[in-house]
Amino acid sequence: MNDTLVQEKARPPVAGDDVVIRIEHLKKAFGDNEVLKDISLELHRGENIVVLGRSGQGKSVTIQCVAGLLEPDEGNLEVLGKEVKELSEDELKELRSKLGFLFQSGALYDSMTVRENLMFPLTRVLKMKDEAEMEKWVTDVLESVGLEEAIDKYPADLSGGMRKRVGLARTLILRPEIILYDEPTTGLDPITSREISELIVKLQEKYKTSSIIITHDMACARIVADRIAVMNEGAFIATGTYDELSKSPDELINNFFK
Ligand SMILES: Nc1ncnc2c1ncn2[C@@H]1O[C@H](COP(=O)(O)OP(=O)(O)OP(=O)(O)O)[C@@H](O)[C@H]1O
Repeated sequence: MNDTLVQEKARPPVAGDDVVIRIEHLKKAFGDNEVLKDISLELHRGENIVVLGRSGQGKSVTIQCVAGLLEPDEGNLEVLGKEVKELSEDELKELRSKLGFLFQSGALYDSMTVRENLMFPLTRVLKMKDEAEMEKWVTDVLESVGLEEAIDKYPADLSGGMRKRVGLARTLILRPEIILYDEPTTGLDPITSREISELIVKLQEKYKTSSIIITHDMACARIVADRIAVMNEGAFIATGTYDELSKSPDELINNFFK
């Protein structure tokens, strides 16, 4: 195993005003459960932000708001330069097509082969019809995730790590500008988990995507994060690089790095 691969990402955060997601003072409650109290965050083009936080703090709710799956109660949410609450249904649909999601529950269709699982979004979302063109997109994306040989297999015949790779391929095949990951390495052994984390970085570089990644896996955070944002009780309490936050004197923050 190459040791340089497990070191903290060396690339600096992307500077400048090229913000692809701007979250300002977002609030979201479910009944009297105030989950998001005051969420503000900026994701820059080409950047990977990892969101850390104990269970139940509102991490998933935050990215579900960004994904348009939940509607915030208050605050501003700008994605790719568009204020989400001002968009019509059609504009929202158009914007969502530029976002990719890799949720924990993003299971593959068991009754379909890998090829069919990957063709499905092409026909359904992109309305593609040309079989030869679709086959090319499928083989290209499988090559990117290192799984060309699995094209005719069913999900049940694949390991957990391979299924994650196919899930990633399915997200990437729609060529999103932004990818939202909810615990991409959950359920994987440490070695496979590291392979998936390294793949996330490789794919981000290849496809020039920007990402928000929720994870409890600190090894993953170390590999993928340009910046880490720590969430506690519905607000971000700190942002910084892995290195900066691991030296934080604040026990709440420091505890994640022990
Ligand atoms: N659709 C919903 N309806 C009602 N309550 C919800 C809904 N989604 C989330 N919640 C509540 O919001 C709170 C935050 O949940 P969320 O899933 O965002 O936490 P999290 O920080 O992602 O936790 P974990 O690390 O365990 O995934 C929880 O109290 C949860 O019960």
